[in-house]
Amino acid sequence: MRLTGVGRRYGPGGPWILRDLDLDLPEGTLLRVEGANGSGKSTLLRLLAGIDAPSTGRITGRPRTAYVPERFPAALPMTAGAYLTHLGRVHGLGRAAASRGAREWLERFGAGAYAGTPLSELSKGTSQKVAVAQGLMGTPGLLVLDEAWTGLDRASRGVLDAAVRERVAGGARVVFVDHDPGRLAGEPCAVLRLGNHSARPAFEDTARSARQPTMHIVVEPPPGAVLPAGLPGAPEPLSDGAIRLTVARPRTDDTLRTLLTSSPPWHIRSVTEAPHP
Ligand SMILES: Nc1ncnc2c1ncn2[C@@H]1O[C@H](COP(=O)(O)OP(=O)(O)OP(=O)(O)O)[C@@H](O)[C@H]1O
Repeated sequence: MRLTGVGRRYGPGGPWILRDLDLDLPEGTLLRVEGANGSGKSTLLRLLAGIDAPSTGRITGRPRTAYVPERFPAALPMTAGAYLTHLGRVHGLGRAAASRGAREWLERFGAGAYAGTPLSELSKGTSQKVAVAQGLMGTPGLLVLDEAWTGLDRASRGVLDAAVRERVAGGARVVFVDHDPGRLAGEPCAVLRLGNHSARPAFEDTARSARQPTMHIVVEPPPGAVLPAGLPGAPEPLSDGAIRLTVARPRTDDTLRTLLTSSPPWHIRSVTEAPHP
């Protein structure tokens, strides 16, 4: 996977948050992204996960991607176990393996008792365990972790550390942001330090004109199919078995083409502009 000349700014007149970024992410890379508040760490992670697109430059060779965002959208009307099973299917597991994986990850995180609990009723800590577990279902080639350790108890942080080591040893790329400088110390880890941008307009000033629209694509999987590799991250299962992808508008056509030309083709139920966050 490679980033070539990647830049992102929110709107034509907005300041560059990232600029001229060239980055190679060969298999087995562990990359820590550092930088002051507002330096663009989450922006970069969203670009890597494919839920936002660069204003300039290209990202090529993205493998199947899992993304643990800073904030977990816990509003889906399903239980923790059903949610993880759905995501396991999305990430390429068969039905039995997905349901076994869901159970095993919840147990490893000490949350086995919550498999039958609706997502909306989980405590903050347990929600975070589910958010992390969804990124670990299946074996994505790129795992993007935005402060994924925050809110986990000590034992669960250790479980995530071990999972990251295992994935990297298995050839996956893992890119993470974490406030603890000692996170994954001892691992061979590349570090990308993002620069400080001063005199940047406040978020509210730029957000109105600047937001790059994102689209919701709702697709219905053909029986037994898994999402084609390389699609943007953050697929969300809906309660009726369909899957919602959130993609930056410039990536919509590519994503639809990939889905429609895969064999068997996926049924596209709807393509709509995502509501502004
Ligand atoms: N959707 C958006 N619209 C406009 N500006 C945005 C948007 N998202 C981020 N920004 C701007 O980009 C800057 C970088 O934000 P980002 O969240 O990527 O930084 P960060 O390094 O992850 O910060 P933190 O450490 O505080 O989480 C912010 O200061 C904000 O001004």
